[in-house]
Amino acid sequence: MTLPTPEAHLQSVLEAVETRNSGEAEFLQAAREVLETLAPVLAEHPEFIEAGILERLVEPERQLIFRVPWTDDAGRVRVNRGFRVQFNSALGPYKGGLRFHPTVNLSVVKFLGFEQIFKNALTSQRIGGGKGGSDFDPSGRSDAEVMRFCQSFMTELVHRIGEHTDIPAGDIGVGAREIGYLFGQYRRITQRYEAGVLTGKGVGWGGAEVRTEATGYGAVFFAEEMLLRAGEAIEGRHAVVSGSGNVATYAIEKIQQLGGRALTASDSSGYIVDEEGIDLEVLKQVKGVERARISEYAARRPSARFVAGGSVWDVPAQLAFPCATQNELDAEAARTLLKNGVRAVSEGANMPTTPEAVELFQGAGVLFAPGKAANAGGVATSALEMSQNAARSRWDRDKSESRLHGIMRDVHEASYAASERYGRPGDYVLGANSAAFVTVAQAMLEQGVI
Ligand SMILES: NC(=O)c1ccc[n+]([C@@H]2O[C@H](COP(=O)([O-])OP(=O)(O)OC[C@H]3O[C@@H](n4cnc5c(N)ncnc54)[C@H](O)[C@@H]3O)[C@@H](O)[C@H]2O)c1
Repeated sequence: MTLPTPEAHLQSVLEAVETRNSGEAEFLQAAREVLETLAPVLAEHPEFIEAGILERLVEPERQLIFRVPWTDDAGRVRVNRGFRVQFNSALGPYKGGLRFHPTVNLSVVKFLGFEQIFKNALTSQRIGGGKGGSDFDPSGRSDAEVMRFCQSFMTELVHRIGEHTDIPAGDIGVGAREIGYLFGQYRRITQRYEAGVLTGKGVGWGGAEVRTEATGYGAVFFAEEMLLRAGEAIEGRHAVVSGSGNVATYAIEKIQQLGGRALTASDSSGYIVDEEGIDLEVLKQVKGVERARISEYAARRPSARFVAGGSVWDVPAQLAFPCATQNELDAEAARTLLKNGVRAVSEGANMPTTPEAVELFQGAGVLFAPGKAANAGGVATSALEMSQNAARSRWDRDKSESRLHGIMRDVHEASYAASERYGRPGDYVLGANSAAFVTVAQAMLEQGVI
């Protein structure tokens, strides 16, 4: 059999993906972004072409869509749509979060699940990739409504997950409260205390120390590694951060612990700038406890102002951490950041930077960390949570954070080494994609055509 060239092979796989998944903009963007970097790996590994690895990798092993009926506080019946995409289990049980947000659809879940395969491979934790969620909007809902929704969601999902099959966790709109309700219903239906079936649990009942902080901390550790390699540091530098949820909050915390100054936070209503640096206590109170709008932060801090609409990327800083949602940092924002002297960008969110913006950063020599590497700290700590559950043990904070730090150093090292090996030193997009792909592809190859 004559094999096609890597370029021709990638082109034909991409065309097939586009035809088969037409209209799924987010998934196609994520697939394109990975495939476009893999020619050098395929040139080194023609056996991956021969075994049809890519054709199999872009097709989820299983996709579930289900009805989620629940009753609101006024007694009205509501119906949402639930999703779980079990993308690839070559390295271990499916692992990936649940997102509850009105923008969730199959394309979004597939893009996140696809990214998750590579991210999880980079952590070296032996977990496969999956993702799920619902178009349910928790904002403005009472705790009782959220609980009823979570119980209904789990009543269906319970049949599809398990500590050896598929282990969901949090994402946008799913935090400790939702994981608690989901776990409670799982335990009730199965009559089993299967702690390792969900991660992000409360630390008092099976959760891991530092899991809450892990994604944000990890994105900052990754930025620190990139800067260190270039002989630079976070200390003394200004940072812009988008979002004000789990990832953004703990990215801000770590930036400040490392001597940087985080100036901004945002939500869908706009952003705040605090020239003295974000006061985390106020931010956590406003967003985490009161679940209020971000403008409330500015109302409580004289050094801060609220900008309705607009973009945090307009604020001058040397470091940028997009930590809200996909495609939130476009070419125009990238140009503004570049004009203002940005030096490093580390993606706390998944695919927050558009392809055009990534190209601009890389073209200008900015250190750019793709989400599948930079935000891998969350899922890595989830895997550590699973290990602790299996061993019925509990690590303290220091051990948990130092393991996270070590994993982020390793993810950085593996990404950088692959960028060198495949001919573009310092291109972390190519490096992360290549290192992860080789790991997954090798496992798929050895497990036969399934
Ligand atoms: N939680 C994790 O462990 C984890 C791990 C890896 C990646 N991520 C990614 O990080 C990002 C943030 O997740 P999170 O866990 O912090 O969620 P969260 O629900 O705690 O916070 C989400 C934040 O993003 C903002 N946001 C969401 N949609 C927005 C929109 N359309 N416009 C403007 N702002 C918007 C929200 O206001 C909020 O501040 C997501 O891309 C998620 O996939 C999360």
